[in-house]
Amino acid sequence: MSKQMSHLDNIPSTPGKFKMDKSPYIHNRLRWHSSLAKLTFWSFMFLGLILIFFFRSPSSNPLPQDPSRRSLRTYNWGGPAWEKRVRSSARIRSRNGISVLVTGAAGFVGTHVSAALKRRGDGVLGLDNFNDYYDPSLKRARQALLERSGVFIVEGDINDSALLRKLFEVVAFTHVMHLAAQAGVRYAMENPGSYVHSNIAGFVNLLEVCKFANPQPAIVWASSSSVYGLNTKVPFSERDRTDQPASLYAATKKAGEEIAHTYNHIYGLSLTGLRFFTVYGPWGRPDMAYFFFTRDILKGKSISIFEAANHGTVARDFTYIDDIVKGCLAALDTAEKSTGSGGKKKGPAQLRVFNLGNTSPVPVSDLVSILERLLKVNAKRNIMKLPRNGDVQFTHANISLAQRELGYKPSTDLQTGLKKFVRWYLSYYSGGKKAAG
Ligand SMILES: O=C(O)[C@H]1O[C@H](OP(=O)(O)OP(=O)(O)OC[C@H]2O[C@@H](n3ccc(=O)[nH]c3=O)[C@H](O)[C@@H]2O)[C@H](O)[C@@H](O)[C@H]1O
Repeated sequence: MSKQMSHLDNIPSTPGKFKMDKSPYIHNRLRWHSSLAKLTFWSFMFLGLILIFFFRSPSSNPLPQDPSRRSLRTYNWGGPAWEKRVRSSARIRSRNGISVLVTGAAGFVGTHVSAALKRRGDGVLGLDNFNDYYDPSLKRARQALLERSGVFIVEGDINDSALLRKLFEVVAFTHVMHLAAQAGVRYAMENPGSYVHSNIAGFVNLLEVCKFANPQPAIVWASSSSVYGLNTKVPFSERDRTDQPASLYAATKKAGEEIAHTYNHIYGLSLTGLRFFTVYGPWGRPDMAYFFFTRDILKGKSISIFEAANHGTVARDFTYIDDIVKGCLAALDTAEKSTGSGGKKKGPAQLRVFNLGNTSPVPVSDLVSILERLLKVNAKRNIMKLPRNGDVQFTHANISLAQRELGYKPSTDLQTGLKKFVRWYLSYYSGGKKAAG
């Protein structure tokens, strides 16, 4: 080995400069050749091992926290008892009722929409992957709530075609309320892959299954106010440009709108996108500012309040959950049937986009003042420059289209809505039984 090493040490790094004739080892050429062959062989072996390790190792994934991994977890579904629960949950119990598959049913909006549909006698089946983007125990609590009103949530991922096909085999859903998504504008910098996985790949997968369903369902789905991105003209109207998103989240929602256009155009799927404006309320999302401000104010922790350049106000058109639910139900009720069958379009189908906002933007600092009054605790305010991580300075919805076509008329101001949220928050997390995550 030491001899071979001395040979190797003498191999020039640039083979072209290697003058064989002058080599003092010329008489050892044969031995040298065999060493070189061995070296080449082992080098290839070594390289191969590194490549195998690289492609199989989880840490080699450029998106280390990709929740698609979470959804690769196997879910138990199928079997006669499971099918019976699916059928029973989706059974229509009122005249002219509809049967709706609600994706993201254990989510904030999903839970409220599912409960409202069930209350009026529609058939509702939930689907959710219960991922851990935020505290899954809150999702489980929402699931328990729905369970009590007769809504079964199937555990599974919208990327699972076999599961989706099975659901459509068991139930002829008239509608899909598609709310499963990776939400949050700032988290997109941390985990971009999860947005592509849920908001693009998952949406396409769902549409692929819907296009083959017989009958094809009408689909209503959650887009976002964030598609207006860096627009400065207010209020935001559906006719405005949506080509300058400020976050990957916004870009995936915008992509969703284009994908919806394609599936409507090629396959005759009836598609309605709803641009939600910062939805808040009881059972809300702990990753949203009003929610974690409440938690941190109560804990005496300081909160960061963003402001734009030159002390510019950052404001949101905060929209209360009950108003959003009314908008969702109206969108389902006015959705026309899809026109295709067997994956083929038979005629033009409905394609719509609506703003669902509140039409009165409130500065974030005012939101904090309202919370202080309701919680009877002063916030420790830390004013910060609006970070360049996806946030836009303000949102403001023009809702005249939704008003005209859906009869949408939001009626809850931020003060009233936050009062309801705080009441829920205090009772849900009462006595420190549960820690707000
Ligand atoms: O309408 C939407 O489509 C989106 O609405 C929501 O996004 P946003 O409007 O950004 O809500 P949210 O994070 O609660 O921040 C609220 C305000 O607090 C400010 N904000 C935030 C954090 C902080 O630490 N400080 C702060 O001032 C912040 O600058 C902002 O002005 C949903 O999360 C998103 O999933 C999507 O549905």
